[in-house]
Parts: sequence; C-alpha cells; structure tokens
Amino acid sequence: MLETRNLTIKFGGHVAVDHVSCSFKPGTLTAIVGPNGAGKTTYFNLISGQLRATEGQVLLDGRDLSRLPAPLRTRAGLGRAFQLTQLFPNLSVLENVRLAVQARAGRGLRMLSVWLHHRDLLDEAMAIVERVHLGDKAAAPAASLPHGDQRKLEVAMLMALKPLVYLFDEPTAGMSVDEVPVILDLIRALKAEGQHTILLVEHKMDVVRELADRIIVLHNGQLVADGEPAAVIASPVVQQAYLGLAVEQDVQVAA
Ligand SMILES: Nc1ncnc2c1ncn2[C@@H]1O[C@H](COP(=O)(O)OP(=O)(O)OP(=O)(O)O)[C@@H](O)[C@H]1O
Repeated sequence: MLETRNLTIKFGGHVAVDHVSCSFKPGTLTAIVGPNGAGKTTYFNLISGQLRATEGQVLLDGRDLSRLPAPLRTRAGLGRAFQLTQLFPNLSVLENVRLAVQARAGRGLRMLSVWLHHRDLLDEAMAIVERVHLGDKAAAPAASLPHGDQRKLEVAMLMALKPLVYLFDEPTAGMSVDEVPVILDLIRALKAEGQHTILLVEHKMDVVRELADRIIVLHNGQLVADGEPAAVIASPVVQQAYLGLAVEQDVQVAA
C-alpha cells in the first residue's frame, strides 16, 4: 500500500502541498482532481521523488521512501510516466522500451552487447509496444513520433518497469480525440489486472467518473475531499470550491 503522511512542500512562503495524509490500496484507481495550481502535479513529484518534501513521508508497503532519490523510488516500485526528455530520442520505439525492460530486469543499460543475447527482453518489449498500438512504429526513432504516439510510448515504458504504483499525470493531455481511447483502454486494462495501485491526475471529469474507484480533491495544496466518485463530485465543497459550474452542469446532464 502507498501512503503519504503529512506530506508537505513549501516554495518560499507558498505551501504547494500541505500536510496531505492519504493511503492508496493495490487494485484501486484513485483520481486526483482540483483546480489549476491546486498541487496535484507537485504531490506526484513528491511521491515519485522529483521533489523532496519539506515535511512528511512517503511509504510503500510500510517502507519509508522519503529520503530516496527518484531512480531508487522507481526501483522500489513507484512508476511515474517518463517524459520525452527521459527517452533516448534517436533510438527506436522498440529500443527505448527494451531498455526499460532491461533496466527492470537488472541487466544494466549496455545497449549493443546485451541486445543480441537477451531475446526474451526483446520479445517482452515488442509485446508491450504492440499493446500500446505502436507495433507499426517499432522501428521509428522516438523523436519522430507525433505527440499522441509519444504519450503511448511513455505509457509503454512505464509498463515495462512493472511498477507496483502507476502515477499517471494527465495521460491524455494534448492527444487527439481518436487517440484518447487507446490510453484509457490501457489504464482500464491495468486496473483490471487488479494488483496495481493507480493514481491518475485528470481534468476530464467524464474520464474520472468512468475510471476511478475513488476521488481525492486537492485545493490550495490541502486534501479537502476523499471518497466514492459520485459523492465527491456532488459534494458542496467540490462544487463550490473549485470544480465550479462545469461539473455542476456535467452532473445535471448525467442525472
Ligand atoms: N518548483 C516550483 N517552484 C515554485 N513554485 C512551484 C514549483 N512547482 C509548483 N509550484 C507552485 O505550486 C503550486 C501547485 O502547482 P501544481 O503544478 O502542483 O498544480 P496542479 O494542481 O498540478 O495544477 P495544474 O492542474 O495546472 O497542472 C502552484 O502555485 C505552482 O505555481
């Protein structure tokens, strides 16, 4: 189980994440919502280790990861989607995924020497590439992919690490309407596997409503609501504080 205890970060005088205590069970998908600047991405960064907390802890299955740098948290099971800057832009889609598989398998990152000797890694990488619908682009350099395909590659590399916890920060942002279902199907399939802890920052409330078992709401860095999606969306604190009219109308349409 992933747990944050009093997790806090201050930037100068500004408290971006303010004593957030929350636990997330395996087999559940929790959506984190809130207005722009609420602290959602910062909360993810504190969990994954991109940022170090001013105060508080991040625990995974009781182990305190708070002092570990991001790569060691990844190794411990916290999976954060890669950004393009973390990919090898000139290597192919398949090679990028194969390197992530290889890193997880603890076989280091030597590219050419290992490549031919570990057919199993390559087969596993190709299966993941197919799963994210990039099979026909397996040989294309990562940098040449259009934006939507790059997001799929990010998810592929995350899957290659087989993390215990998946952190998805707006996984469909910037995708065209026809590409969104592929990513949502992947997240749905990961959820159906039943053993992963999935956290999803997502602005699209229809997506949240469909995928999430639970919603937590951040506002000014504080956890202000936590519960079953319909109840949280309908709660006055959410309606008034920041989701505002857009959600109110959405709820009415749905009702
Ligand atoms: N490195 C930083 N230095 C200073 N302030 C920061 C830093 N990172 C985030 N902040 C501030 O912390 C607050 C929370 O930002 P954050 O990006 O986590 O919000 P968010 O909920 O993810 O917003 P959005 O929905 O727009 O992505 C904002 O006021 C932001 O300006």
